[in-house]
Amino acid sequence: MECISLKNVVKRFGSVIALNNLSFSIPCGGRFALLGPNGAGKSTTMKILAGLLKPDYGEVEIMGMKPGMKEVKKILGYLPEDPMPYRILTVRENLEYIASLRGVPKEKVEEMLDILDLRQYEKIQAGKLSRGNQQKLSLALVLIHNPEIVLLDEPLNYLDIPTQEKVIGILKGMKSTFLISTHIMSIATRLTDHVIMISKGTVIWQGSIEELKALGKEDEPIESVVARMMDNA
Ligand SMILES: Nc1ncnc2c1ncn2[C@@H]1O[C@H](COP(=O)(O)OP(=O)(O)OP(=O)(O)O)[C@@H](O)[C@H]1O
Repeated sequence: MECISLKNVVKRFGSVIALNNLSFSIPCGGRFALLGPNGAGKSTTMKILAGLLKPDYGEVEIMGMKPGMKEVKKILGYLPEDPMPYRILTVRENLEYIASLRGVPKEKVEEMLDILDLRQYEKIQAGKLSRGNQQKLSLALVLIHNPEIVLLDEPLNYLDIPTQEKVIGILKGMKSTFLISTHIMSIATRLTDHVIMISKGTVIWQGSIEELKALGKEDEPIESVVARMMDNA
């Protein structure tokens, strides 16, 4: 079964065509990376899937439902490129607020404080946290209800290396369907096994990470393969 599907999606911002007949699908349980050069349309795609933007044309479905529906919100975890928790609430209050909205037990708050090493900041207002700790809290807020569909836009931005490893471990341990937008190939290769590569709002290549590696010459780094594909698009 397909858990994420876009068919012939077009999105314009004035005269800019951000998405130009974009079509792809992700089977339930799939782990996919969304790659593309700057301005390719990755964040726009994520926002459409999260129900924040409406496409001008085309069909978008999440588990057979329209993005933005209440049933979809329940099963979705979306981390935007520039996430911002509630600045005036403390770390704990942010987690308790979202836990209560999501209807998850309070124990989940304790679990998120522990697994992301946030307990030491629990009484600090989110607006006073460092950028990396804000990112950690944002990830905790996105994952607190163990979402079936996880959309992450540059999830490891600002995180120090030990935290990156921790987050990779947490995400790897989840059975959800993943779409992760990133410019960092090691994130794609460690967290996903398939790639959708877009440029100018349309898919230019899709396949497994193994197939992508196989396109390179002997010992060619995967970054070099991807750069060539994007340059030639
Ligand atoms: N709110 C907006 N208003 C006007 N143009 C926009 C808006 N959002 C995106 N665009 C344009 O749509 C195109 C796709 O942008 P998008 O942010 O989706 O790209 P991206 O692949 O996420 O880029 P990056 O890797 O640089 O973050 C770009 O040309 C961008 O300038």
